[in-house]
Amino acid sequence: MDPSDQKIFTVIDYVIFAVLLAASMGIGLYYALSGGRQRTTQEFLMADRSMGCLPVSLSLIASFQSAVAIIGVPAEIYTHGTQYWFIGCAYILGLLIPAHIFIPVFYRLRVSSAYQYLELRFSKAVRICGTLTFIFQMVIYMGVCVYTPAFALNAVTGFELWGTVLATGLVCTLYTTLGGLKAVIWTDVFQTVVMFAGQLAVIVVGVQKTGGVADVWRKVWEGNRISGLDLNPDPTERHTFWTLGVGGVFLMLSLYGVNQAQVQRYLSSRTEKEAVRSCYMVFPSLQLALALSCVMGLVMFARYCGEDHSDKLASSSRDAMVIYFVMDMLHGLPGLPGLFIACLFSAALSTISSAFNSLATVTMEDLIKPQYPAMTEARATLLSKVLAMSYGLLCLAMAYLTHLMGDSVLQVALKIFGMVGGPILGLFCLGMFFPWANSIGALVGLCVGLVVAFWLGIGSILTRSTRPLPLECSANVTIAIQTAFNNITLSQPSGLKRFYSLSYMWYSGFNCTTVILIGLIISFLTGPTKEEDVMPGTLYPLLGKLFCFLPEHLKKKLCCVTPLGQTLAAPQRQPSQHKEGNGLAFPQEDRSSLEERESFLPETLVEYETAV
Ligand SMILES: CC(C)(CO)[C@@H](O)C(=O)NCCC(=O)O
Ligand code: NA
Repeated sequence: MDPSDQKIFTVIDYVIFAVLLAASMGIGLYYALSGGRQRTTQEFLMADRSMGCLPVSLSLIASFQSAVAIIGVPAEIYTHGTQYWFIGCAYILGLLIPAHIFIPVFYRLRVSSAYQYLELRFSKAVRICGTLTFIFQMVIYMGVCVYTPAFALNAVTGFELWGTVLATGLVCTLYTTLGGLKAVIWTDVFQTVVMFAGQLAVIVVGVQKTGGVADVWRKVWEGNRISGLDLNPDPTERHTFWTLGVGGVFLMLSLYGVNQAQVQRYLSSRTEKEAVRSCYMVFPSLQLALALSCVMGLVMFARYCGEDHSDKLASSSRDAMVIYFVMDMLHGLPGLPGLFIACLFSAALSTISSAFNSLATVTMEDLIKPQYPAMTEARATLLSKVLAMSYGLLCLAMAYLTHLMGDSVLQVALKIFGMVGGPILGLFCLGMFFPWANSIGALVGLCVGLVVAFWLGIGSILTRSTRPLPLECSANVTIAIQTAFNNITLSQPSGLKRFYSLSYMWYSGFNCTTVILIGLIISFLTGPTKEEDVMPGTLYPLLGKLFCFLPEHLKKKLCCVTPLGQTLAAPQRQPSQHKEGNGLAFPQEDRSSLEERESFLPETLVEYETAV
């Protein structure tokens, strides 16, 4: 049977897929009707700060593990070999640093949005710019997430592509809007399990049909798909140990350290310790997710040994070929195609719901509440729901954009993380690690960082070797732009071309560094902030720890940051003393709940210290 045959999807498969959607809706309804019934923003957006570490950790991996990774990683391994697997090395520092630097700072400040930190450390303007950048990042990323599984389902069942996009968006919007963060986290748990099950099914059946583990291994070995450690230091090399293992750390930091979707989960934990533990628990699950998708790529290679099957598909992309492979393996096994489609949609839904909820949170906490401090709780909650809904509709529009890009979905997603997430990471690092940074420096740094990021990103798209785009109309436009662009760049020194060919895995690190450097230069030009003027608890003595070998007086001069513990525990250092210093009036302006205000009292801070 030809796998593109529509009959591959039997009644059982439809039932399995429907159960996934129904269960997700059910969880949403359950949290809409139980507990506090989502009547406060504390519950809707923060899950009452009552979550345990197991659901939080599963929800943390679900946030950025979407159908993009499930389809994109096997396609990458199939085409280029196992080099990408070395990104697993980046998970070590990429999770240890958030657990021990970012989580303590955010948790002890009791913020409800990561961007609130930016106001505490810098100013309101920096907070708003950070928030807008984040919204931009998540909205375009959501486009890729919604598009990918719909594209897969279309390839397998011939389901109307845009109908599926619409249905996904609606189901997700509904349970997110009904059940709030509790529903989002518990559906994530359920969906993560379905995701692993679907991948495992494909691998087990695939290995069996290709002739067993030994045969698969022989074929991938002979086909040169097992890559050794590539230590080539060239930063333009797409995937090497350095781009993946070191550049990947910055990517992980921008996702697991400062991205609101994750920060919100850390903050919804019962205690700081639980938050740190859940971050640790992400490590094995993320390695498992990576291993499953890499092995799937290898089995796929063993099956086809590099043959091109694009003639049997509507699309020539490797991403489409992964779907072809899965259906080739699973047809004739009723239930399994349905399980795999459920796996793709689980991965996508869990990501989109996190994005909706985090977008609703930042819009509410960072853009609306500060403007309308007198808004009633009922109003605010209703508005949060309307916001979650509107972002849902916006992401449908973004799906169309991905449709036009025609790049590999994995590369598109990782580029978005690097181009927009990198500068945001830089902004937070500038604030936490460099006491001298001031608000003007942060603003200019962020803007320059974004401009350079887009210059680099767009430059790389326009100068890469021409690839056919899926739509003729857009291809014409692109070719026209490209010719114009080549005319310009040809007369430029080859240095610029080299700049454009920087590996996309370095985007996060490079853009983060730009923001820090520009931010520091501008801060020193406009008058660096003194440490005493910075709100206590917003700094982390990174430089002091890095230069711990220096004598005490030199260290003080160079790093001028009191260690985190001392800053937080010192009773004489109250935030109120520092208000004029950086124009902050956090507790009043933010209309935060009483307990949040109390957390700024020194006794509470001492308590936190001793608890850890
Ligand atoms: C975020 C990483 C890099 C962590 O391994 C991985 O999950 C990934 O490649 N994600 C791609 C984006 C996505 O799956 O939506
Ligand atoms: Na996901």
